[in-house]
Amino acid sequence: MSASRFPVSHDLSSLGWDDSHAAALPDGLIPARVARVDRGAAEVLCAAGHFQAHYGATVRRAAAADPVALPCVGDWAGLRKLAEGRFELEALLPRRTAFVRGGVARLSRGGLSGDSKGQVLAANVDVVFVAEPALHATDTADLGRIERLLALAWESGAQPVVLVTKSDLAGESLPFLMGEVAAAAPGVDVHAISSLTGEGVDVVHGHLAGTRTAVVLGASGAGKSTLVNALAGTEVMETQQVRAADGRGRHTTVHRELIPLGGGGLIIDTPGIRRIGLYDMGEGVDLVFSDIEELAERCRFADCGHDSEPGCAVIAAVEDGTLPERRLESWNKLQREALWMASRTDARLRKELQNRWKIIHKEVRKSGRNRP
Ligand SMILES: Nc1nc2c(ncn2[C@@H]2O[C@H](COP(=O)(O)OP(=O)(O)OP(=O)(O)O)[C@@H](O)[C@H]2O)c(=O)[nH]1
Ligand SMILES: [Zn+2]
Repeated sequence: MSASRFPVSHDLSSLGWDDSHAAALPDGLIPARVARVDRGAAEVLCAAGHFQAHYGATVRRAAAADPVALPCVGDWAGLRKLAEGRFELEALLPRRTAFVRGGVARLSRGGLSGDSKGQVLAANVDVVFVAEPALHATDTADLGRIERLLALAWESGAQPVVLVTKSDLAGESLPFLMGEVAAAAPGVDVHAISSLTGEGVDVVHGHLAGTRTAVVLGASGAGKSTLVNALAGTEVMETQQVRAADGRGRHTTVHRELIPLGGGGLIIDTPGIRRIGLYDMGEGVDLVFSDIEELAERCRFADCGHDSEPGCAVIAAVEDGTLPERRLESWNKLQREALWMASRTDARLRKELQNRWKIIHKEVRKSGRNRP
């Protein structure tokens, strides 16, 4: 095995192990956390060190039936040591949270429900940092992007936290901006941070206390790598400046995907998580727009679309200025996207949407014919 940044052995609790994980571990197996996966094998961290473990027959069979059962970074697993000294990954422990791409997975008490065909990008993430720069090129923070990433974060089951990064660039407009961001993220902690001045970095550390595991979501250039380096207290990630300055190669030792941080806690950073867009976030959208959901309870019609229906409490709130119009537009857009994403994986829903389009097209044609 190549040189590793991980120490030779691990205190399991520093990797996030706790009593309820212990209770779920099948007898006779060795507890380990998946740091990275390759085809058919995982790099795992356990009390005895850092190993490669191939998947046992049970894991292979389960994964063939449903890819959600494939081990992924962040998973807790049970290993068996084979006679020849190799390790085999025998069992996955139930996931507390999961980022799933392209499937209709639901977290239930026992872990993920088994009826999905999605791919799990990361498991057992406790905190999702949504990073949005106070200033990005010449634009200020994009509230719509924050809402979109929050929907995804809620959907994973983890706790979202919004970080307005590069706060040093905002100047006097920061308090106003923070107010706007807070209004786009009801029920979510919002912090201004600067990896440059160190402002707010301790608050981020605080969210990781008790060895919690986090992911950082955000657009390219949001400052994710710089933040992870600030949290680790060392250069674990290659940042844009490094990439621009001398191209590839300097930080090639940086390839682990589960990153233990100097001050405690862990970060999961994978290309899949970096590229994650908008998947399966139906319920997540409801949580991001809890203010609209609350207003909607006072609409005259239970199925109000908050468009032009009489007695719509949401429109009324836009009109009296309590709900920003931008937010209603954003809700509309994300609702449509979520429905479309769900329809890609749900044949019945797809059929229903197609039928709806057929009816609309027919009506359009009819009204065209009827025109004098
Ligand atoms: N002024 C200021 N600049 C920052 C701060 N954090 C990051 N930057 C700069 O922003 C640029 C992008 O930072 P990265 O950390 O590489 O951004 P990233 O989100 O990891 O980007 P990708 O790897 O493309 O996803 C770099 O030039 C950083 O030096 C900050 O707190 N303040
Ligand atoms: Zn309404």
